[in-house]
Amino acid sequence: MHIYNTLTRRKEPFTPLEAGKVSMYVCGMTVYDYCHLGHARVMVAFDVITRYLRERGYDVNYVRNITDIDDKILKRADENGESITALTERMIDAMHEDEARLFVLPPSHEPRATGHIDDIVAMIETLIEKGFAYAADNGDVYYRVRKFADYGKLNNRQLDDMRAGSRVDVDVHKEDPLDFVLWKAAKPGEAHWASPWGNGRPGWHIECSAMSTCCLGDTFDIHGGGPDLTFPHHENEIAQSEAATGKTYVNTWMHAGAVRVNQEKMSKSLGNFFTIRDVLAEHDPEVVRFLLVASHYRSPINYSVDSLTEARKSLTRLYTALEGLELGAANSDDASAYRERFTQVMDDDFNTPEALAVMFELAREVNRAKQEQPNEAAKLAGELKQLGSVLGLLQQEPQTFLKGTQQQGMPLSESEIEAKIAQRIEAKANKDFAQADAIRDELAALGIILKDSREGTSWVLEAP
Ligand SMILES: Nc1ncnc2c1ncn2[C@@H]1O[C@H](COP(=O)(O)OP(=O)(O)OP(=O)(O)O)[C@@H](O)[C@H]1O
Ligand SMILES: [Zn+2]
Repeated sequence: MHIYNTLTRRKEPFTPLEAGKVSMYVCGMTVYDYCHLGHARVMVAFDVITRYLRERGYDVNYVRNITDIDDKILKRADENGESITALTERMIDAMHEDEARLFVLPPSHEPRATGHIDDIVAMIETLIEKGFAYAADNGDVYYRVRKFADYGKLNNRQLDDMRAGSRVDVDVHKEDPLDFVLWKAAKPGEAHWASPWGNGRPGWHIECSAMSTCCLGDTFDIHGGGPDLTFPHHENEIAQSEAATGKTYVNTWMHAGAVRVNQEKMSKSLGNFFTIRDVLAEHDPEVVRFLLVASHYRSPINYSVDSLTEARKSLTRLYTALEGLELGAANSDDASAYRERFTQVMDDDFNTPEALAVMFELAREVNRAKQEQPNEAAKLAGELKQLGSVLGLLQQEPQTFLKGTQQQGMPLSESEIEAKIAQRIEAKANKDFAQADAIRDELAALGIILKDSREGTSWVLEAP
């Protein structure tokens, strides 16, 4: 198996530290708002990776943290007039609901920053003892970036370029503008924990170093996250952990590609985001998942309603192949050839678009066999469904999916159509034929065709 490693910038053979086991940490959500499709991408990408590693026989310990204390959380709780815990609990519940609807399996562990303050404080103390951190006179603690010789290795950057090129904050309390905060002193009235440096709260980067080490040990196999985390977040995690332990922090760094809207990263700060729940109010969750799985995890995805329509068509083709068959045990020779190719492409850095291409070929084969060899068709379809489960797809009853998306494709709900028909009947009764025709034309323009008969008026959707 080969995985692309952001650190070495190439695909490498994957060998876990301990045979048969994989330890993986992924940076999770800062829980101050509902998750959007960018977050869904990270959830789904690492869900597929976990499912596939398990399929390959690995015992995967998948840890994804929750950042439940942060400036954005304090600000939002204050604006809403609710407590920090009320806000974060609400958003964590919503995140779990969204994930379940997208067929994302829960991670093995979901540590929360507020549950690991002791570990965070202990790691900061170690960094101070080793000379990699210092307490400033305002109660903040900073990491001394220049002291860590490897700083920049993940992003292939030199310290002096960073200084010239980026807007690093000039802060009178820092020895060097490049230094970043490990512990923030609390302002009066702010949420805080006691520490050797006074009341305060942890910085974001140290949370991940402390929680990953605590759950997975000093060195672990895979560290993942979204595209924007390589710098500075993951660079800082490396600096903190390797300085504290003196060991390699992570062997393989994996980063998912961005979800974009009109070529810009979908983000809360830009305001160009679609929450998962809003999208799922109008689209089948499996269609949304299909859209995310259909691109390689490292490629960017441009989100649009058209891309969802395409995803719905593709998924409909797969479900149509499964429809009407008693799925057999997948042990035919023909089926195993497909499984082999599926494994080959997934072994190559989790190439899901190629894996889906294999599944589409298999679906065509099922359709060909349906008429003449129903038993063979059932076996092949059984294999198709099993391959689908590795990607978290095709686990609904075909009928349920096919019926559901038909209705989702409808421009009006059934009751809205019935209401229009009632208005038209009333117009006719009043001899207002122009109005009656206008209603009929209005529906026809939406692809809803009315049929008048002696029994009354019925409607059908125009064939696509
Ligand atoms: N548009 C996106 N595409 C892919 N991944 C994203 C996108 N936006 C956020 N992520 C990822 O989601 C995870 C959770 O991030 P976090 O909760 O910190 O969101 P965020 O970066 O504050 O979101 P935003 O960018 O909307 O402000 C991170 O791994 C982050 O990289
Ligand atoms: Zn992190």
